[in-house]
Amino acid sequence: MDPISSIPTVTQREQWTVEEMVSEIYQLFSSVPHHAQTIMLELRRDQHIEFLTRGLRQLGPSFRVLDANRPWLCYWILHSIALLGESIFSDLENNSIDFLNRCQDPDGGYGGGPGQLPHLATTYAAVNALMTLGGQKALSSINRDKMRTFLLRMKDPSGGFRMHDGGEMDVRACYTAISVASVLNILDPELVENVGNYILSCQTYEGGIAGEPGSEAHGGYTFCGLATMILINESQRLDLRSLIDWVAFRQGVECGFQGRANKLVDGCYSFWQGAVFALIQRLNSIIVEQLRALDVGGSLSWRSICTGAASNLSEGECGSDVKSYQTDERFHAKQKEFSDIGLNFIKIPAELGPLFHSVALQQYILLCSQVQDGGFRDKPGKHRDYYHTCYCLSGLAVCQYSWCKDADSPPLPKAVLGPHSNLLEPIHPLFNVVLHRYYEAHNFFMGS
Ligand SMILES: CC(C)=CCC/C(C)=C/CC/C(C)=C/COP(=O)(O)OP(=O)(O)O
Ligand SMILES: [Zn+2]
Repeated sequence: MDPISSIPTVTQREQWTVEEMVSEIYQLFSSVPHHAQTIMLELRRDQHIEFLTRGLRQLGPSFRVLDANRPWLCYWILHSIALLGESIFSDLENNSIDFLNRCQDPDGGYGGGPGQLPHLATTYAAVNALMTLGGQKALSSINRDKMRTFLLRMKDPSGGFRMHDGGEMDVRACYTAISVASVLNILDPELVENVGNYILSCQTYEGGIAGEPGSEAHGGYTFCGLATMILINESQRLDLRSLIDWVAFRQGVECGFQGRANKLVDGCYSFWQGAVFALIQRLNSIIVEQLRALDVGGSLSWRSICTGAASNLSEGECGSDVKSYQTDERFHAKQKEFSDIGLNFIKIPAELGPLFHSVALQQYILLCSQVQDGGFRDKPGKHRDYYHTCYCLSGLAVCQYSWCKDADSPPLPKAVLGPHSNLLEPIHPLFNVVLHRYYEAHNFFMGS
């Protein structure tokens, strides 16, 4: 008999608030004996794999649901399987590579399906999916020269990127473009020009980062903005103190994260907000420097320090005069520096512990977001889907490794909630791919 069926389930009611649902789940949890608690906290590996594999098989030619999102579905499913430490059958692997290749535009980038216009979001998803598959066939299928042309075409003179030809410009577009360029080793000063200025203009008075200037700070964009700034070596230009303040207050009494102030918690923010902490943990030296500058500045705000005495922080360093020095040694030196940022970043020891309650977040993911039949959801009462499965598992991995100083070392048992079999593969928090596949892609593209 499946042991989970011996656990009492939460009674269904007509009108539930999230707080009521979650508090009922926690009450139920605390009222059962220890062995039953362990069962409730177990990661339902077999059920997740079954749900994920079924989804991958359905992505065949007859699949029409979310037709403009198929590279995303590939990435969400393949990354979830990789996080669980499983591999897929070679027919599914070959089909996925062939399918993604058919989404590749002859002029660079990937569309939402074969023959569709290339889009930065599906380009990021396709590249991450191929990185997650790994191996010569998957990695060499990406046309890097054409990709660079596509990324430059999406670039706006203001520094931002557009999601597609004539499309919207936002922080997501900057992140997807810069992330792809970084892993493919095609990031250069021309792509980076003014990106930092654009992201900086999206950091709000609250401390988090908005999708575009003047909008509200949000976890999804805060992750994208911070990761972009790190990848272009300009994270020191953000006000990290207020960013940390903002993100630290996003963990709710339900133990999960909300995406923005006064909104409900949602399992997917376990990654978008959780990974912001994973990035911050490796920015210790910059944070210390910023705090010292604030201390010296007395009542001065970070922005006034940034635009005044501390303006030697790399503002405009790679911004101005890019074209005139493209043939110059400095251009190539900068290009070389960009290619190492992702790798160097993950090698920095995490001097800071996690600045959120990592065990409480695991509790929310396992008890409230996990669906017993496989897959994860936003919150109790919602349906499971592949997006939430990917980002709940990614957030769970962030939590489990959040006390590891060294990204490659296994976590202490007390950092992993539930049985130790819950342990997932570690990820690279700048790209959200499993770490060993990132290393493989980095080596592959360094040599090309
Ligand atoms: C790489 C990539 C494509 C990143 C995307 C990042 C991301 C998740 C952005 C969030 C977008 C957004 C404003 C959602 C709000 O939705 P809502 O109002 O339904 O949700 P809320 O109530 O939780 O804010
Ligand atoms: Zn969500």
